[in-house]
Amino acid sequence: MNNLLYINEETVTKLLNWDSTFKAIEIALECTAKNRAIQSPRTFTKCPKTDSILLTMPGYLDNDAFGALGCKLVTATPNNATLPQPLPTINAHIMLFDDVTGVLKAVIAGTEITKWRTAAASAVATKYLTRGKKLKVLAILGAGNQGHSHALAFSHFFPFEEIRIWNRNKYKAETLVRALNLFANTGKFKCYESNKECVTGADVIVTATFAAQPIVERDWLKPGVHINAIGAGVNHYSELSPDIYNTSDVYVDHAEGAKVELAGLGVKLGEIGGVIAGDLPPPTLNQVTVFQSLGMAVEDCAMARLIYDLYVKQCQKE
Ligand SMILES: NC(=O)C1=CN([C@@H]2O[C@H](COP(=O)(O)OP(=O)(O)OC[C@H]3O[C@@H](n4cnc5c(N)ncnc54)[C@H](O)[C@@H]3O)[C@@H](O)[C@H]2O)C=CC1
Ligand SMILES: O=C([O-])C1=[NH+]CCC1
Repeated sequence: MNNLLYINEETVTKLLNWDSTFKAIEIALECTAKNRAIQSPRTFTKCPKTDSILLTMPGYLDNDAFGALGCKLVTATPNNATLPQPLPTINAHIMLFDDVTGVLKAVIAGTEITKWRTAAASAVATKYLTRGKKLKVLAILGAGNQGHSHALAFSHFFPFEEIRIWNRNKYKAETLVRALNLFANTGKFKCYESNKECVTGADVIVTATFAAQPIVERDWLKPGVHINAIGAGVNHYSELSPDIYNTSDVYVDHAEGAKVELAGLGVKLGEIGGVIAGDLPPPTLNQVTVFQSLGMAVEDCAMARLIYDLYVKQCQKE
């Protein structure tokens, strides 16, 4: 008998909520630092026909509420944004397995999950790395899918008075700002014309682009600013200028993955889960901090378990 479930993007989107996503990701990050997660560095397969890269991300998370055995398959295809009918540049599915029998239980659409879990990881890092700091201004560089999900997550979790958005194509930032202000019935989302002006004076910065050259410089930063650098595909640390890394406390989601993917960075890296678990001290108030997000498999395992459980519960009610 085959009980394999397929949970599509529409259903996933209806089931997602910020508070459960935050909890799932906080646990995934903490379990990673506590050796209750198994995830080898992921593989990258570059498709010679296009600019598409396929990432395979297998993992196992040991946790009662969010534990799961799974594997995300995700492609990054920056050219999709330029198609006559643009498609998302990040497309994903997650395979969820029974962790006793190894049988595949569900294939879960993972594009929305990737948007939400990545923004939640930045929110978790921001919560633990900005304790005691006043958070008034957020600057988001990049008005794509991640820029959007970060704007929603950060306005849900933090009391920012102003949320600035910059995009290299200004029209995209303007459109996003208009939609966000309408959605939240507010005027706190603001469009910025230059990346320098956008980050100047900000308390928290998010970079969510494919920029292969720095879009944030060290001397633009306020003392004590926290940066979530989440973008740039395979060039994971190209959005920030090198002297930002050299003069900041830098944290990652997954130290083993960072050994491979951030090999060229040459700075000491802490794991954010260590701060969550209380094994690493939080930064001092004037210290600039960077959360260099790679994205990790057990975040997707935790999210697959969350969505699977919610879906099964919903089906039992109907
Ligand atoms: N750390 C993580 O877990 C994850 C990271 N990502 C990364 O986040 C980044 C953004 O992803 P999405 O928002 O889904 O993509 P998207 O295509 O929806 O948005 C990307 C934005 O970056 C801008 N952009 C592209 N090239 C640029 C450049 N050279 N300079 C400045 N801006 C540029 C585009 O105008 C667009 O608004 C990508 O690098 C992606 O690989 C995506 C998912 C998870
Ligand atoms: O973790 C993830 O899903 C990704 N990281 C970079 C591109 C997609």
